[in-house]
Amino acid sequence: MTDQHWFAAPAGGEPAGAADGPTRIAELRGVIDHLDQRIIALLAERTRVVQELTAHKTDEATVRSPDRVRQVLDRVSDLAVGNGMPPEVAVGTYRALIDELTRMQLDMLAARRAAASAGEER
Ligand SMILES: C=C(O[C@@H]1C=C(C(=O)O)C=C[C@H]1O)C(=O)O
Repeated sequence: MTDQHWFAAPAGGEPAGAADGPTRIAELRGVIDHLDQRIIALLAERTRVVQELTAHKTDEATVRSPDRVRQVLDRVSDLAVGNGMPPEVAVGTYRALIDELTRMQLDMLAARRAAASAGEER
């Protein structure tokens, strides 16, 4: 990576020394808890869209769609840079997310196939 530094103090933050270390840590953990609440709500929404999209997939290759995965990861990397965040953190997070969502999609596909073949046997 370049000498770009991602960890500069955000502008407008608490002046140094305004709260002691433990107090500030507790405050910032509260901020993180609130952000996690919003992040999970958005991830739940994203997951629902993936589930709806999966209903239209009929094979494993379409579930995996590696070209689309690359496109999403490239886009997320660019968005991270644009938002002043280390792109490795965003890409690593999305890799894990997409791995899990791919597993979820494969399970959905298998369940649909099992239900279809059980229906055929009747
Ligand atoms: C959602 C899709 O399927 C999978 C999940 C993706 C994601 O979470 O962004 C991307 C590619 C696929 O592995 C898709 O095909 O767009």
